[in-house]
Amino acid sequence: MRIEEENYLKLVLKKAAKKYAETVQKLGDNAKDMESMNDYFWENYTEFDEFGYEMFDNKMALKTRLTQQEEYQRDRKRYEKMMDSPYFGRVDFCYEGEEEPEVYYVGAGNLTDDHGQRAYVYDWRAPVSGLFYDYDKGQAQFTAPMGIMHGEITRKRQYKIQEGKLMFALETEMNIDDEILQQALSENGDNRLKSIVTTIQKEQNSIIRDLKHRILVVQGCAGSGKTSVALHRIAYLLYHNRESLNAAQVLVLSPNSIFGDYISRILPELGEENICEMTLDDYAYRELSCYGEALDKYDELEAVLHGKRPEEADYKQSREFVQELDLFLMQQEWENVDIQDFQYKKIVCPEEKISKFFYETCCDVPMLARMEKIAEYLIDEQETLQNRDMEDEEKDKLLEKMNRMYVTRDPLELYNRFLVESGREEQLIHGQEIPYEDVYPLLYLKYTMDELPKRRRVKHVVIDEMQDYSYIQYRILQKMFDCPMTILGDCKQTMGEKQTNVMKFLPEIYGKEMFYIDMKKSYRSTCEIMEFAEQILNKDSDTEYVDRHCERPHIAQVKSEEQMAECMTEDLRAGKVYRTQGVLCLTQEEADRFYRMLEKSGIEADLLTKDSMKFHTGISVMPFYLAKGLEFDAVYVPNVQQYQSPLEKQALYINATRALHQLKLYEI
Ligand SMILES: Nc1ncnc2c1ncn2[C@@H]1O[C@H](COP(=O)(O)OP(=O)(O)OP(=O)(O)O)[C@@H](O)[C@H]1O
Repeated sequence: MRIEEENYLKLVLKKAAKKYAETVQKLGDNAKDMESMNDYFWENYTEFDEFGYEMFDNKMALKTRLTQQEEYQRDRKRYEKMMDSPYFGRVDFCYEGEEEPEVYYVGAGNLTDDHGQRAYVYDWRAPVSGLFYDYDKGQAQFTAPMGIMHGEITRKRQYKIQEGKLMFALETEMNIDDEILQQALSENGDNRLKSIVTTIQKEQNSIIRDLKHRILVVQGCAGSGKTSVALHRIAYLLYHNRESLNAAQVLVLSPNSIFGDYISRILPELGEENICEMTLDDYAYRELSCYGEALDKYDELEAVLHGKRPEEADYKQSREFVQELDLFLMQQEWENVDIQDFQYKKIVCPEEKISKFFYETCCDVPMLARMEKIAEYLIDEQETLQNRDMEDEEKDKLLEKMNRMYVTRDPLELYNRFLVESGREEQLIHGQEIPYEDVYPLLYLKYTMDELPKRRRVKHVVIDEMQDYSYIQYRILQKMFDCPMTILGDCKQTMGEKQTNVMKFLPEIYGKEMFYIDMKKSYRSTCEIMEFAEQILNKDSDTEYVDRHCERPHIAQVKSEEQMAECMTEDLRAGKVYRTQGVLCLTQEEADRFYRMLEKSGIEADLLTKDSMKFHTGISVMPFYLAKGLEFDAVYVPNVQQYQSPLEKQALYINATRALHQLKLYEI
């Protein structure tokens, strides 16, 4: 087997090197062509035709070349990687009715001969590559463009190829579990999440390749690979829908900027461009910036952790509160308008006609957009009558007069009216900080009252940490995006007093379009760490672990915080072998304190706050809520005695499950 495999590797490496050289050549030629096109443009542009046709043609030609150049650059990177490690798996598949099996090598990208007749390596996202992830030896099938292909897998192999050398080739009976997975998981982590193409598991593969469901909701225990799966799914969708989907059209809603940085490597590693990433809070602040600054969820969380819980914070995000708001908005259809006979120059429209338009013809249009619709109708009528277009300035004046029939068009004023009418005393004031609990109700009111342009540019949305979004936020997201979504999270990692089960309200919002999957196997941490973490929540758990072990998490007893910092200093020094170590605290204040103490004892660390943008290797100190989604080779948690309330226990669970190989805790 070894010689056969070595020979095939040699052949593939030769082909990859040839492709690489050709691509470098093409890149150079194309660059030269672009240069001469540029020269031609500057030498001749004064003589181009007056209508701009030649100018346009020139620009288009240059744009095409630029796109081609980007493509060549991507290809070059791909072939370069292939010269290092061209594939990682092989399946021999005997099609039904055939005698000899076809051999398929699976790698991070395609490698074909010049005419595309022979494929030396198949991209992991190709239909046939599904066989590698989904089946053991024996009967199998895959969906090809011409239909379902039945047959039998007669052989399956896994490889490790590094710097063009075959490190090992393994004949596997079983699915990709066991040795290679174990080895991948026991490696030290990094400051960026990495690609898992070589060891994608069957249940993960079914999520990555799901094309049937518009709204895919994945509940998965800590470390089950949700974020990894979501990003591989995007790579898969980009590969299969090249014509209709590009990376700029995919949006990831992430919990914070550090997380955005943490996930930024996977897609480029898979040969795709990076996607847009932002937090919903950032979006909301931008939308409400005309009213002033707003507090964010971390401000609110810190207040809760310091025992200063805003009384109605949770209620104002709930279904019941949305119902209150909806009822108020319905009443405003009468109370917020004063419909009268209308006249603008020669255009007249009696009150009854406007009322009929407002309450019958346009009843499906959001309230604040209705007068505009009526104005459009009147303008249309006038233009037909006079057989000429109305000036834009005139149109604006007419609309402005029409809009005067609203009592107010300002969402903040209406929201304040709602607060008063519903017996609440507080009011929001223009220019003053908006409390976090009012940010989304105000945005909901704004989006319900006025027409909201759907973000058609966004064609797929990924929502990570789904449990941290409230009912009202999902209702807003539904109004904002009309595209497929992948929604992932873990109810045990809720940043609130109660665990959020989004399944209590998502079916109501998305109906039959939604499909729910539960991932129960955890890959990140060792069995000892996961068992310890599960005990924190005192709940029956059906989580399965990969059979990987480490020392039992140890709780060191100390007399004071100073002694705790001393102990931690020693542990951090002993943990130098690790690439990432995290000191994970309950609050920012505690993180600041420990950072200072560690600094004093000569430990070099990064202190992360909610405004941090980057996550580095080495030692990081941060509150638990910023560590969400991240992972560290070793985790140290000070003051475990303070984790008592349900929220604090969930915080400790989050901290504990960030650890890959070692978890240490300290208690006074
Ligand atoms: N099939 C796999 N092969 C190798 N590693 C995997 C696999 N699945 C997950 N992992 C690893 O497990 C770790 C956890 O993955 P990921 O962060 O995607 O999980 P998660 O479910 O989003 O975690 P959490 O909810 O706890 O933040 C990562 O290091 C990832 O590389």
